[in-house]
Amino acid sequence: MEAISGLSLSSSAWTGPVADRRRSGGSVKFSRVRPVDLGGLKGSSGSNRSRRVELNIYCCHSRNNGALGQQNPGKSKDEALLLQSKANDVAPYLNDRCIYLVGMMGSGKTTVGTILAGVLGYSFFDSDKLVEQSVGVSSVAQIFKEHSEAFFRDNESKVLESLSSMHRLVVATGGGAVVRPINWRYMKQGLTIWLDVPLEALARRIAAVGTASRPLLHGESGDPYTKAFMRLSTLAEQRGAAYANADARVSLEHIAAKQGHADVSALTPTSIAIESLEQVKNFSIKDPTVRQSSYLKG
Ligand SMILES: Nc1ncnc2c1ncn2[C@@H]1O[C@H](COP(=O)(O)OP(=O)(O)OP(=O)(O)O)[C@@H](O)[C@H]1O
Ligand SMILES: O=C(O)C1=C[C@@H](O)[C@@H](O)[C@H](O)C1
Repeated sequence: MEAISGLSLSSSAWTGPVADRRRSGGSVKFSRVRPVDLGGLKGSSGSNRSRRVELNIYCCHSRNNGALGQQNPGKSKDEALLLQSKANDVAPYLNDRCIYLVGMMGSGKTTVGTILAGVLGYSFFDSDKLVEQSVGVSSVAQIFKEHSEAFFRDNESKVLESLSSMHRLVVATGGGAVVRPINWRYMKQGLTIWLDVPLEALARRIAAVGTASRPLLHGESGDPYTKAFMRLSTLAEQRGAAYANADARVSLEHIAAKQGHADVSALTPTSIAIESLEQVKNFSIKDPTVRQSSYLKG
């Protein structure tokens, strides 16, 4: 007999309607109950019994992007207005579909995702955090250590499958979610955006915060920047083609060139969010039948 799993998410960042939403206390809950194979997920209590996996994620994001306004308030205000106007423009094309951000670790999926969620009135979720919660382990690094990468990937797929039936979410996916074809089947229920960031910029960002939370960067020797750069280069080589399956590509180098900057570090997260919306619109205009990608046909 198949086990029954319910995915229940609650978010303090709730800003708009989602299928099956329910209000509960101060937070908003939405849940789905449908048959999936729970494998090794927490909550299992025997193969023939109904089991429920609870995922409670509290995410917070501000409608007024904190990255704005600190250096150049005038420019920030213009950017914020442009962002909102782009969001209003793109919303009909999205038609409540979820947005999945894909990209290497450190590419800004969380940073840009929270901005997009705020401006679209969507809720934001981080799939790594949902996996941590479903497994009942406090960090991805710990899951890799106590179980294995394969165990993490299996649970990541289950989380993405559960999310695939929902609406009005922005999801920051794990950096490696793109490697499993089945995950694309789930993510293509919504719209996928690849944040394409030069490796040097990724390595700089990661070196600044350390690699402790990123198990795939453990084990290299050298200074933090070089360690991150070397490992990221290998991963990028392995995954380049997989990221390119995304419906929309947001190249930071391209935005920097358009804005006349020599370095992508000059770009604000808001300007990246604006370009993301622009690319979503371009994609939707060119190919409104989102689910007909060549990847899915294969
Ligand atoms: N446009 C940007 N400019 C400078 N720093 C940024 C930018 N976007 C994100 N960062 C910084 O880079 C780091 C990684 O960002 P973020 O957590 O958003 O990436 P991510 O893709 O969600 O990472 P992961 O996949 O590892 O969870 C953070 O320290 C964040 O502040
Ligand atoms: O790039 C990757 O493979 C990963 C990125 C993180 O988001 C986590 O999903 C995990 O550390 C693996």
